Amino acid sequence: MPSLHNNMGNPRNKCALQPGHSLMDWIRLGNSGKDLTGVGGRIKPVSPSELALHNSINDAWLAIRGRVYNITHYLPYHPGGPEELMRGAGMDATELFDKVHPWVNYDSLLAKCLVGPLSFDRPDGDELFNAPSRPDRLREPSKAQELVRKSMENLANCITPVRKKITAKSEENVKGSPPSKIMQSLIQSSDLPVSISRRAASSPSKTTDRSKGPPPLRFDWIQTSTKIVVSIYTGYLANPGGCAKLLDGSLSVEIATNGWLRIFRLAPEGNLRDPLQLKIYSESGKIEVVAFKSECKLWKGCGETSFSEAIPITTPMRVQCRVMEVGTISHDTSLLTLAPIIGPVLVPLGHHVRVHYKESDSECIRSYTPIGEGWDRSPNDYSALKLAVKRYETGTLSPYLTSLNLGDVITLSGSYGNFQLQQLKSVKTIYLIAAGTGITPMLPLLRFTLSRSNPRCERVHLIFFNKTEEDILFRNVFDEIVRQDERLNVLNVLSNASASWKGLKGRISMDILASVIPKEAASSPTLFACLCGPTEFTHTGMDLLKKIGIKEDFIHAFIG
Ligand code: HEM
Repeated sequence: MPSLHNNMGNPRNKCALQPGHSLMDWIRLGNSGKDLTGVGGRIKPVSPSELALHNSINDAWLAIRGRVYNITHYLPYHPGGPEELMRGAGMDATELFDKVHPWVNYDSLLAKCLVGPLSFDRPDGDELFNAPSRPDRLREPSKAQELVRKSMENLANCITPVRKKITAKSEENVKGSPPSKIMQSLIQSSDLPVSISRRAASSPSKTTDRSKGPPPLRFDWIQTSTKIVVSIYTGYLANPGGCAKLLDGSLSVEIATNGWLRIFRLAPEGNLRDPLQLKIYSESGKIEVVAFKSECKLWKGCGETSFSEAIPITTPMRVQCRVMEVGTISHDTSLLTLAPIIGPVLVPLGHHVRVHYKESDSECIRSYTPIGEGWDRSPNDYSALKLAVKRYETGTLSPYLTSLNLGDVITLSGSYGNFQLQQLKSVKTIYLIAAGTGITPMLPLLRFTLSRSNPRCERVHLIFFNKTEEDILFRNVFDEIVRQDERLNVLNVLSNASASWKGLKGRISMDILASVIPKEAASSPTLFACLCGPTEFTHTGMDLLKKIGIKEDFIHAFIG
């Protein structure tokens, strides 16, 4: 059969699917218990050479963003036709996939077809995976299975895999267009809750001075019968901040990028209810707002939408937050989980907030960097701000913060900081150098760097200075990441180590830094270093890094 692509001269031609091969049929097949992985469902790393072997119509695998999927069973269900899908067989098809339809929710669609991670630098990945010296890897399937479970949950919720690229620009408020044919047939044939994909285009209405204003924002939305998800695209590494709230029944999303504020408003077709969820995809700059419907029902459209003019931000916002949890991270450090009362708040990566505390007539203010997700045991809640607070017995604020009770309310302002995510645009090796609670801005950065796909980060070095072993915050989480991802290298250095400590001892010094930063690589534009800790530590670190040969533009010092 000739390729649709070549035949029509159009890379985006949809193909008529055979009866019994609708999206809903595919979901049913996925839920039928049939093994769609072809390898018994056991997650295993796949080397590029192994991937290349699976390139025939009866045995086809492809990789997207580092995950290998068996697409054999999906071929007849692919709306673009099997031949088109086969163009990606046996290879890393990320680029091809993104060229045609980057909005397609492939990870949900192919959740049951996941073979395992693509192991670039481990041709013998399979051996390593089974190596007796790394027994933890054998337990990993539970993690991978969790991933599969989550993706399938998305499918079960029927979050639509279909999202359209937004190209049109309009000064007008825009309403969604009718559901696509695939979606219409899905709605008619289905007895399950169904979602409709709609797209809308936008640009900021009338920016006062376009030459000075920020680039336009785009958005789209999808729905299930219980919720709508609005995605706002701020741009690659734009590192936005902001908040989402429900105001008189309308959804309002404030988006701060590079000193400009814009407000997205949605007067929804039906009623929405709190709590909202807000999530950021830092690399793409996508902000995702999840809003639950008051009534379980599909809407014809999302409602009326608009973007405000871009206005320069002059004052950081102040928000009241309710204490959700006060947990313990170490013998002297607590983790304060806060929920902003207005609705979820987004702090840009590498930025901090200030906690305000009024005692009699004076106000005490301290800076804290939210640590982001995945550092404590509580489930991911993208709407909470988590602050690591070290208790100083004679301090003013920390004894107060660490003795707060559930439901108490405190005031935060923010965000503050001059860290630009764009600085990391071409970075492949990063040095995160921290002392004590100076680790906090490094945590979200570490997760971000390891999860990046473009360019893929090659190495993250964490050099962590503390007094004693007990002071090393999040040590078990670092150990866990190191077990899963060999790109992370952690070097703990103690200034007051016990006799049993086998690691490095001392304070920040040329010897220690030079042992991990090769002088000949120091001036590479793909290398970057971040520093955070007490002022003296940061200044010393800065001087040493420059002496090693790292240029100032490639060093960022976090100073609260
Ligand atoms: C990497 C090789 C791939 C190529 C060359 C390819 C090509 C195409 C083409 C030409 C279309 C029709 C364009 C349109 O009108 O929308 C299409 C649609 C579609 N493809 Fe693929 N595809 C690939 C991989 C995948 C994968 C891995 C999935 C997900 C499991 C997928 C899911 C879809 C879906 C859901 C549509 C309908 C999209 C829409 O209506 O917006 N494709 N594909």
